[in-house]
Amino acid sequence: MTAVLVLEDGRVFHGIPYGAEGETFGEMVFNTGMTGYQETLTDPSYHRQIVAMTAPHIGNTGVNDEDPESGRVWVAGYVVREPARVASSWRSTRSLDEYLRQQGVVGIAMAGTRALTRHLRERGAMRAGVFSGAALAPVAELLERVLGSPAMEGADLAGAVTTSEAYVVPAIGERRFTVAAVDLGIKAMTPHRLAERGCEVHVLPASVTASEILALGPDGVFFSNGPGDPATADGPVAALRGVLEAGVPFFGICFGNQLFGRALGLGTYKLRYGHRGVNQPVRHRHSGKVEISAHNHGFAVQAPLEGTFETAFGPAEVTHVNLNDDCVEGLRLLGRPAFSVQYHPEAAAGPHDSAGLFDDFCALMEGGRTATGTAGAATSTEGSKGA
Ligand SMILES: NC(=O)CC[C@H](N)C(=O)O
Repeated sequence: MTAVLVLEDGRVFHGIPYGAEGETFGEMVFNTGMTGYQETLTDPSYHRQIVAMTAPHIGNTGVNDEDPESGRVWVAGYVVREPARVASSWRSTRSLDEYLRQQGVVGIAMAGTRALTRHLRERGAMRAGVFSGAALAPVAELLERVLGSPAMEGADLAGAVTTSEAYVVPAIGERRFTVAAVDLGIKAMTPHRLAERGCEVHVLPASVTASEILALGPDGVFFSNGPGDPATADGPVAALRGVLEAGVPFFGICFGNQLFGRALGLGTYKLRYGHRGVNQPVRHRHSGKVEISAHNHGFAVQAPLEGTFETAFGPAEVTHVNLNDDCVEGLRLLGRPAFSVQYHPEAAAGPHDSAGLFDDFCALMEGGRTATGTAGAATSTEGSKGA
């Protein structure tokens, strides 16, 4: 039994099938997390990406019913070095191999995940295909199929992953705030983190307009993570501008940070190979504090790292910077209660250093009630307070 991974630049890796057999296409990326493969597989932001895990053993703890971030596996394909032969966890209900087969996810187990990662670091993320079983053919033919598949740049994918109907995640304990959360590919842990803080979360489809959001009378608005190229998401950016004009407190994560950047008039660009893992160091500019954080992004916002800059909503600044490559990891408006981060304070999977950002959002909503518009703008300057 063989499986083949073909990259668009002609590099080929051989291995054995893992999960379903067949063929699949997507952007080839790597994830450096030593833990959290279930959260990775079910994160809608990985839609149309083939994910290689740099951790050499995958599947050790099997698959449980508690950790998924959505109702299905979203990765387009899965590349591992050595699948665990035994799933060992009291929570496990089935093996990862079985789960991937059930979900129809084509994967490959191969010795070369390290060589693949080094290749992507040098050449950048690129299109790829995984082939096994009846899909096998001469490599030249497989390469043709890869070259015929769509690229990630210019891909508008929020519509493919968003909820079709609005739904409510009730507050845990006493209800303190109503949050309108725009689902651009939302991970289940995010509304949960808000609910834990007394937020009733109204999760809304990606096509929602500003007036529909504001009609709910929310205390705050949240824009989620999600797949695809932020440069294509004109509809959600227009909705966000309407929210910012109304002065309602705003918080965005990942894709939400990129759309906040766009709403402020900034551009976005594609990183060479992106950040995907649970160990990325992010520095808060004013306090100098470093958070170790979970990441999954291939695009970033272009903004001045020093000082402030003018926007249609007043002055703004970069709040957080990545220590590995100096890319923008957080933004905020100075005169309005609105901020966002490029990384994942919901920490599924990942360290909890940034959990305080949800408290910062709650503080903005608290302030937003007493002095509409500009209230609370100063509360978020110290960065997250830690879990
Ligand atoms: N996790 C996310 O929200 C990813 C955002 C965007 N699709 C990117 O790759 O940068």
